[in-house]
Amino acid sequence: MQTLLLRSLSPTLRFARMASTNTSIFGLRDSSLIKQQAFIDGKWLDAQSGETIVVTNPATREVLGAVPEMGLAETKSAIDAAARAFLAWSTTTAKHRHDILLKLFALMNDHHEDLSRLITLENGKTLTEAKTGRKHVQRIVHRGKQTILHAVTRSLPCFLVVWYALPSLLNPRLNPLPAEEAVRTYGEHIPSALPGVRNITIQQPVGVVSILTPWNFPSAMITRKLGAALAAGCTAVIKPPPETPFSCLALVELARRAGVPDGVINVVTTQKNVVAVGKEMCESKIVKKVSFTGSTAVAKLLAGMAASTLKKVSIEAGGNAPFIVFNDANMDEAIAGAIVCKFRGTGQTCVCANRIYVQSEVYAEFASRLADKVAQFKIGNGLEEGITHGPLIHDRAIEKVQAHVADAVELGASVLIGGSAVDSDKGSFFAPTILSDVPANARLTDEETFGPLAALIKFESEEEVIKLANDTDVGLAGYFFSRDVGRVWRVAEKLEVGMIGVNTGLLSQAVIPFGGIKESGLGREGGHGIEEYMNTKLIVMGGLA
Ligand SMILES: O=CCCC(=O)O
Repeated sequence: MQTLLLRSLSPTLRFARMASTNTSIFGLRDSSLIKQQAFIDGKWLDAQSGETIVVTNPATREVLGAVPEMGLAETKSAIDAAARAFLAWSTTTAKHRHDILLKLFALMNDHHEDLSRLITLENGKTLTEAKTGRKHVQRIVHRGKQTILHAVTRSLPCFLVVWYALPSLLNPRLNPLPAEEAVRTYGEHIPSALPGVRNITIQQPVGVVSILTPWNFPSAMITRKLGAALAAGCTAVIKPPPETPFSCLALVELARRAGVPDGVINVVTTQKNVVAVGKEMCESKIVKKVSFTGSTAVAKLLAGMAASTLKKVSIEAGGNAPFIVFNDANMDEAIAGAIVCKFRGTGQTCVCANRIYVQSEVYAEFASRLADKVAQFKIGNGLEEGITHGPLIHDRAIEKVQAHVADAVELGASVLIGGSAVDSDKGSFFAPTILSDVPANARLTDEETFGPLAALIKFESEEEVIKLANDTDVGLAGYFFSRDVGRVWRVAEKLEVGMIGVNTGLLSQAVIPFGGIKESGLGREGGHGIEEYMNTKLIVMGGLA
């Protein structure tokens, strides 16, 4: 009813209506961060058609607001704006861009509460998780570097921005990794094979970049790409997901306040017209790079389109992470690792454990201790105190988890806990679930569940489990727990994935080279991520003899 009412209002009236109720709906301190228009060439705009996309809260099914349903014309205009802006932005100094990123980082920190609240409202994850980008982290790493980094940089999206800006905000003793990516885009001198000749390389920004992001990390997936693009001197057209556009638009508003010039960042919101918009973003000759995070199926389509002009492509696609517990594992660490790895984001991250292989001697203990922990979860609206896990993003996600449970049970698995949707009138909730004795041919062993389903599969030997773990087309992340140093090296080298957690269930940090192999993707983001946004140019200088 509310949805229909919003749709029938003109964009201006709709905006006025929402703005008048923003404080109560969103509870933000700075409600001017709530943008219900797209952003092209420094202007907030409605769609030319006047059509809108309604955005709802998955924890309550309430309408949060609406954003424009843009199409091909607006996408072309955003790409043109980015191309015009590139002329000036690409010639600014790295120091200038670094200073602007630093201002953006400071603004994100100042508005940290509001940005986190927006994530919870549109994505459903708990406020604690929205604030840190992590769930249950304090428990497992509160002694380590990472917690201190969180305290300083507040969240993964903030840290991703500062990673491309200035690390000295972080205590260098605690964060010895080199940062200042914007100002460290060094070239090199290559000793010449010819007399009187010098070989030099320089790094130059690739140009206009298309950025297409998913809903599971409404801010971090944008900063991971946009931070690198801006630092390198590229300009961008972003297509945020229709489920979570408000976090993206709020970040862009902060970037505008930080002094990012008109046209450098453009946002096109779309849902119904996604095919036409995506095609233009990938096929336009003006665009020089596409960066996408999402499903492997869509990644293949986009990469095919980008191939028509041989663009650079970075892809972070689906995973089907194996999580292996050997007999010699530290069981406390393995349980804590499984909780964070499987249930972070209510199981909706591309690096979540999808198949949990447990060696036979410790299988029973692992299963019963994991079930005890999961029984303590409290699912509900992530804004409420005490809630540990939020909803799934929408009902289609619930259907997939349900289908994976039904398939495994039919093949002989048993439900240790959970197993079905709950409170579906209120929101898209699925009970955190553990299945035991899942057969190795269950559908979920071949397909990412993307939900709160821990599937336990028993194995006997190291050889057997490596074979099972690698028996998939994708290879993003993998995890295993063992205290045998020989095994640690053997298994780490043999697992066919881009990232491995050994005795940890949590990999994600701004500084790591994030990415996969096989059908999980191309390129790396975060650490080394800036390289994906730059071209190496060789200059051979003669006549110097
Ligand atoms: O879904 C992608 C995972 C992102 C992360 O863990 O940083």
